[in-house]
Amino acid sequence: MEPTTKKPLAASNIPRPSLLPARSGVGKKRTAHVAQLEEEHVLPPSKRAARGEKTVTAKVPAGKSKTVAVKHPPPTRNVVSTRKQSSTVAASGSKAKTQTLKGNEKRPMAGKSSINSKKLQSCEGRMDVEVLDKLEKLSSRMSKLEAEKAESKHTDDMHQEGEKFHNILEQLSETRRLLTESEHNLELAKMSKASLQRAYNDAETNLTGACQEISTLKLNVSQMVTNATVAHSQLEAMKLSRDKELQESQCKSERIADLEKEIEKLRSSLLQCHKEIRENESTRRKLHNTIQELKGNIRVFCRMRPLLHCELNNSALDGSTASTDTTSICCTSVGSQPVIKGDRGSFLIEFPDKEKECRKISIHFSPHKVDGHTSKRSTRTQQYEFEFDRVFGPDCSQEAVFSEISQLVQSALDGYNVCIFAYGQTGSGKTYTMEGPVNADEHTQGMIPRALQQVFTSSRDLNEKGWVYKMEASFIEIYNETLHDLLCCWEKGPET
Ligand SMILES: Nc1ncnc2c1ncn2[C@@H]1O[C@H](COP(=O)(O)OP(=O)(O)OP(=O)(O)O)[C@@H](O)[C@H]1O
Repeated sequence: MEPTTKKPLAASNIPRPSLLPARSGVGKKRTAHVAQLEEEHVLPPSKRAARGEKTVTAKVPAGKSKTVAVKHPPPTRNVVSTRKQSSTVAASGSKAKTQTLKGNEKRPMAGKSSINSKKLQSCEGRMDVEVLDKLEKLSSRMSKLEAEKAESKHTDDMHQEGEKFHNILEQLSETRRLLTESEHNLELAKMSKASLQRAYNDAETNLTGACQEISTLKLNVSQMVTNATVAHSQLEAMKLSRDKELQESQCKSERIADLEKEIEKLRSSLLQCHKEIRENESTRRKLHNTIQELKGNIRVFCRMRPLLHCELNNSALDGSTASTDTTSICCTSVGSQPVIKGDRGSFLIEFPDKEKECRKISIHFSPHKVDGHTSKRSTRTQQYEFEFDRVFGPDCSQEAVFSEISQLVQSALDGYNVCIFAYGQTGSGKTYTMEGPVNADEHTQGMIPRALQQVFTSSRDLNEKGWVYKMEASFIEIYNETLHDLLCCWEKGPET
């Protein structure tokens, strides 16, 4: 067992307290004794002291060790009392020794032991004296040691207190270091807490926004759910409607199939009809041409225009006359019959077959008798009758005139050459008949626009029947026996 040594200080800068004096030589000596004693005994010295026991090991020459238990009094007892006690102990120890020695030997016979016992008693008396001397020396030495121990006890206590204080200072220094670290950690924790607080505030703001957004989204979702419900109901209704329409469509498909069969039949019959129509058309053309030929390839129509307002005003209203280059005439009417009065007599124009064929015109001329300065109606009337292919009176409309012209237009559409021209004196109504008045409408338009309408309308109808038409037009005027192309450029002047 090593002697007790001081532990080195953890912090060398910590001053040693003044309560810890340097170890004296006595203290070191005592410590060596105590250490030796503690090394020789099993129990620690403090416990043995508490029990009042002290164990001493003595070396014997034979190399054997003998252990003797010694009860010694406290250090304050005097030597006498110590010796008594030691004697008592030695006596008891002698008995114990004797018993121990006898324990290792054979027990002698009872009859032969009287001489031997005397020798033994004398020998034991010498050994007891020696032992007692040794014990007395040991006891005195123990007393000194106890005194030294008592003196060094206070120093040890102070040393222990110093060590405790040193340990406390070390703990305090460690605590300060830990406190500094804790403060540093606290600062870091505060900074972390501040950043966490900012993050928490940001997160809270974001959470508030997210909550608002969630509420908005919830409203939208509810609205969408409502819309979806409505759409679903509409979809269901549409499905029902679709199923119904599918059934109807199926019925219609069947009906369409039947109709297609009928259409196919009708197509074949239509083709047959078209064929018949073309044949009939050819027949009609031939018959129409025959009729036109029978009517005459050259036909002359006579149209008498009504009296103009100026001509009527010159008649019977004021008795005045209208002068011309050749004669002075006065126009009036008898019913619907125009009466033309001139210097030589009066003309009464009649239409004798007006209610039938309208082919005749009759002119009654009554010449005047020249008697001095007065003129009187002649009693002898001259009658002139003319017959045309058709006569149109003053009350005939443009439509009535075109009813005859249209047959010739149809001949032109059938492929025959047709020429229609107007002939008459100035102011007789050629332009009116052929073109119409200046502001013509559908009732008053003349023969040319009506013929063109018939040409294009009939060509469209006949196109559907398989006929193809190619149109060419020219506009020519005959003036003073000279041909003038009215569609030609007039900058070059009229060409012959
Ligand atoms: N059927 C009619 N009904 C009513 N007015 C007519 C009719 N025919 C001709 N007139 C009128 O008579 C006048 C002369 O007619 P128009 O100009 O057609 O004669 P014209 O023969 O063409 O003369 P010109 O040879 O000088 O050109 C015009 O004012 C016209 O409006």
